[in-house]
Amino acid sequence: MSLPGAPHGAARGATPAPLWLSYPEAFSPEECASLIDMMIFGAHKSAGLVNGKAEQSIRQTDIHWIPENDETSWVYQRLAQLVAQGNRDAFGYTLSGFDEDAQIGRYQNGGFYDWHIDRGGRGIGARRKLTVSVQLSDPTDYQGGELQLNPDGRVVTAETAIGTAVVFPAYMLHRVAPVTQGVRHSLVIWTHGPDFT
Ligand SMILES: O=C(O)CCC(=O)C(=O)O
Ligand SMILES: [Fe+2]
Repeated sequence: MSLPGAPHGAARGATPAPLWLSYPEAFSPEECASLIDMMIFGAHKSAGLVNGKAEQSIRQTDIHWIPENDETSWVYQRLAQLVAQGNRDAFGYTLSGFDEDAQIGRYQNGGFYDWHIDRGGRGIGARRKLTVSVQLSDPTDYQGGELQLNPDGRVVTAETAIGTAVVFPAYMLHRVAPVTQGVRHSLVIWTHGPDFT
């Protein structure tokens, strides 16, 4: 995959390295549609949190885990390229790989994910270092549903264009605003590794 151009949408100028990154057209609209199909044809369940406990007051999403197999290996390859690029462009973390499957989330009928971080206190959640979120839906398909980050006390809204991949540290506060109309899908994966030192 060729990643078009320099990352943009990230913090510019004032900081030496961007705190988060945005890669437009990381997935084509056709690829996004086929990912959404995987969710429609696969079983999905209502999503819980890092520790697996369902917390409907924090999150209302349907999720579908994507097991790695012959049909899905292209998804993992693309995500691995994105993580490698992001890590080169901004983070320089020591990463060991994907220890959890990718997931597709569906937000509709007020669905949301309130402010949270993806890094957990223990277990596999404590090994999450980078989050990648890909916008799978066309922004005209829904209202609300913005992915917002709070990298430094100021809230920024991620690009909503279909296929955009946003890469940020798993300790960074972020949320998905309530979807007030239509349906928003996203593809999320975490990259794991040893503790930040
Ligand atoms: O849907 C998104 O863009 C992000 C979802 C999220 O924050 C998560 O799954 O942890
Ligand atoms: Fe998250």
